[in-house]
Amino acid sequence: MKNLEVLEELWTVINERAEHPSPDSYVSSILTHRKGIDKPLEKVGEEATEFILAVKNGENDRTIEEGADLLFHFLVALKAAEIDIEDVLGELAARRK
Ligand SMILES: N=c1c2ncn([C@@H]3O[C@H](COP(=O)(O)OP(=O)(O)OP(=O)(O)O)[C@@H](O)[C@H]3O)c2ncn1[C@@H]1O[C@H](COP(=O)(O)O)[C@@H](O)[C@H]1O
Repeated sequence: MKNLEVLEELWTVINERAEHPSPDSYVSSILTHRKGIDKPLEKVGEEATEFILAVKNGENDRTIEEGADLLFHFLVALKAAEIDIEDVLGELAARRK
């Protein structure tokens, strides 16, 4: 899977934004939002719903876009919850049969 490394790059950027918030950064705006953890969780809920609707409507291009949004906001929410992606991947690895 040649694009898998983008997840690692994205996780690195999200961590950098958490450590050094910037006013121009969308990730920072989510991580420092006045609603706290509710903001990233709200985004995961929104994007999950949009993803479901795109699949149900048979809209392949939109499914790809919404899938990307969902993965992105999942990673941001994981960071906001102070969980390392490595632990989630470790859990998946442990489930391999
Ligand atoms: N993958 C993304 C990504 N996907 C979507 N978005 C941003 O999400 C915003 C639009 O989202 P929505 O329409 O769902 O949001 P909204 O309803 O307008 O407002 P909110 O609910 O988010 O407040 C736009 O500003 C997009 O730029 C993203 N912003 C950043 N990334 C990645 O995160 C990296 C760091 O980004 P910055 O933190 O902005 O530097 C980038 O290099 C990208 O790799």
